[in-house]
Amino acid sequence: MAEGQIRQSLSGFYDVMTDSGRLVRTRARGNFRNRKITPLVGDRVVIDAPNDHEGYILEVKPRRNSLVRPPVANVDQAIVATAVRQPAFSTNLLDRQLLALEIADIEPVIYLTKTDLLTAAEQTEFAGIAAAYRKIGYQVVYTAEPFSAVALKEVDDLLTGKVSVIMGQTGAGKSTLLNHVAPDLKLATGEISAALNRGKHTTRRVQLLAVAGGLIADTPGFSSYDTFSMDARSLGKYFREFRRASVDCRFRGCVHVNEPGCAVKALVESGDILQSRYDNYLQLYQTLKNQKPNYRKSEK
Ligand SMILES: Nc1nc2c(ncn2[C@@H]2O[C@H](COP(=O)(O)OP(=O)(O)OP(=O)(O)O)[C@@H](O)[C@H]2O)c(=O)[nH]1
Ligand SMILES: [Zn+2]
Repeated sequence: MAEGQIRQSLSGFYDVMTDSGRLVRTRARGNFRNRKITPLVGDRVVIDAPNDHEGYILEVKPRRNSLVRPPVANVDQAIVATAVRQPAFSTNLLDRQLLALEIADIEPVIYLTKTDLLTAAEQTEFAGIAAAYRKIGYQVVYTAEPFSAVALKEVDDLLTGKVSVIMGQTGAGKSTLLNHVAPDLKLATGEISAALNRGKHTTRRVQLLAVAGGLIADTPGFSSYDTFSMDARSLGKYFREFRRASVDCRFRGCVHVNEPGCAVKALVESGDILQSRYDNYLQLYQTLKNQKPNYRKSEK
């Protein structure tokens, strides 16, 4: 018996890196499969491993969190690649990605890409946006020169010692960034999604790659198409600055829409909360309110 971490899943096989540094190809044992737990890349597991080619997973340790796209467990952070241009920057898309990560309980890191396409005036504008999101409580990586030594060192430091996933809409620059961090990967820029993310019926391989002293999933996460299903009244707790402010709302359970004495609205008016965050919140709130209850995908 040995303990380790699943590093790759492919066609029912799970490659486990044991704590003593052996890479063992395993399968989930029959009686284990009946328990309806599907092992995920990133899972801590106990395996029976007579040799490196035919091990069995005996137990999956409890997960800290997990994502559906990519199917990875125990993620420390998600790098949200967000283009400032091409495709155009959208706070709406960014806020929805942050929301998805807040729900999954995974720490987001906002990574602004293609900053070399900005004029000096636009750079000042985006520095302001970066500062505003930092104030909310998010780490934001914003460098004027995308792949300079300084920028790449910052990415390296970000990845060291952590399990990361990268997400962001198509064309945001995910593969380009990964290729700079780990030139050995040679991911096809502009093709990674087509090859790995979108094939519905192909066998999907998911891998955690050792990069910069950390691990990063080779399959990008969701982009803009995911929908959320939850009680609209819960939405505010996933907007960090709203959650902090709401202790000062006059009514408990204030949803920050029409209530008098709402501390969130007061902070929007004073400019302490971004108007765009509030607008995106209202739009999501209305969408959730109009949604038919979906009991299959309930809020966790
Ligand atoms: N000017 C500029 N172009 C960039 C930068 N990063 C990426 N690009 C370009 O943007 C295009 C898309 O980059 P990709 O890395 O393929 O984007 P992706 O997020 O992996 O896209 P998908 O695979 O479709 O999900 C490519 O033509 C890149 O060369 C950057 O920092 N500056
Ligand atoms: Zn309120």
